[in-house]
Amino acid sequence: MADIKYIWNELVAIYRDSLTAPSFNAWIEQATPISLINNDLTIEVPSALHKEYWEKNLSTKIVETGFKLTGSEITPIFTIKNDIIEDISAQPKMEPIISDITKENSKKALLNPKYTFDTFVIGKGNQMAHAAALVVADDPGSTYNPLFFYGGVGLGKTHLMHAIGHQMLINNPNAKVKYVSSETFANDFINSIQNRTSESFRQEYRNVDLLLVDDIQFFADKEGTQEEFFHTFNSLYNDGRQIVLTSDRLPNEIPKLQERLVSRFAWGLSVDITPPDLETRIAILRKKANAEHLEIPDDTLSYIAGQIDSNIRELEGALVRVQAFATMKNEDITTSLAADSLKTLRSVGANNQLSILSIQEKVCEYYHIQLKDLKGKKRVKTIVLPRQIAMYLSRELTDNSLPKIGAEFGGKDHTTVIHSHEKIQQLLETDTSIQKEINDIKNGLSN
Ligand SMILES: Nc1ncnc2c1ncn2[C@@H]1O[C@H](COP(=O)(O)OP(=O)(O)OP(=O)(O)O)[C@@H](O)[C@H]1O
Repeated sequence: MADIKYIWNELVAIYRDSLTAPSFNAWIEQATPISLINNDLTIEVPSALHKEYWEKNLSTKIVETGFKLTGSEITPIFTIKNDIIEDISAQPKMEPIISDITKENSKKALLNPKYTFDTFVIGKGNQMAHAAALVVADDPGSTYNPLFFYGGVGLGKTHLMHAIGHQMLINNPNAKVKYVSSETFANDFINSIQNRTSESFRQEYRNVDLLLVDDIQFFADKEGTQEEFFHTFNSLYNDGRQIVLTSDRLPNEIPKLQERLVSRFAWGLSVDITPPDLETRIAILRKKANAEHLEIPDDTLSYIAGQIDSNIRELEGALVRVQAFATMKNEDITTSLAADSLKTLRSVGANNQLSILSIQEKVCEYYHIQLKDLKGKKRVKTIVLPRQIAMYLSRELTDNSLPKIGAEFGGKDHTTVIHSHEKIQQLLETDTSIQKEINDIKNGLSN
């Protein structure tokens, strides 16, 4: 009777030798053998994307190796698991060997050297995005084109995007990779018109193997830029070049994004990244602490991870604060020191009461509308909802009276504020996109 453990260990050894470190971490480390019954080997994987990848690319090895080891035909069966990943911290720390030319080209492509697959912690909220990123890095331009990451602030979209760039350069040091924010794309385009350098603009953007454009929600109001991006997209896509995009929301939720762009973005794969669970947050902090050679007890890491739950940038910021506090006091990092340093921070926050204006500005920025419209009388849906949300947040997050809030919204009656507050409260009970939007705005306000 063949032993499942034995077969799996042999397989793992083979995959470890034949796959790159990020691939091994993404596919093999995330899979668990469950049973071997009548030569059916059942393997649990985290998502449909993992299942598809295993079936397409990795299962032949199982059949081959299974036959070698047992003399019978083993059939792999993949099931998708729903529970949380166990022991994330056990992800192996295999450092890829990176050549000088790859490093040089990563720099040229404006990729952040810290944002690699190796430094990325895989957790429940990002494992599908991570797997898709890896597929695209290893096989650009074919499987998921474009690849579209969306999700809240500070959850690792940019990190993954850069990791794709680095990995592609590791696989092919001469690949042309270009990373830009949507603002840079827009500015480059406007400058090219002003300076009559449209041809070199096109050369620069259409001659790449991988184009990474970050935060495309900022294309919202820019008609001309969208037009140009449409042509850039078509040219790259038709040549089989890979495009990766990020945004804080799905393409069809970006206001004023041209329908033809929305439909093109849907040709590939859109994956969301959701806030990390506690285990993932602890694993991220541990990884960061190790990278900085910081001695921090496990219970202290758990404490910090318990304090900040929705934004990894803030989580990293908390660790930096704790570290700075320890240096200032010349003490070791302990849970009580961490609590002290984060408490100081919170009380500073409490004194800095949010103003109605800062809420209004954040809401305008988020929905790409003008402050005068938010405070005005227009009754179109694209303005009314943000106005109601801004009123709701002013009531929830500040101590201002209803008449004062009404006054700050162009002299509206306090009953309008009450009505808006109730309306949004009702929507929040059932409407998940409103829940997300309000969360994102709140996160933006606390940054
Ligand atoms: N899974 C992860 N493992 C390790 N670090 C992470 C992970 N996710 C995010 N980070 C870190 O958190 C910080 C914020 O991530 P990033 O800038 O990629 O977020 P984002 O989703 O692009 O945010 P924004 O919407 O503001 O552009 C970065 O320093 C990044 O390295």
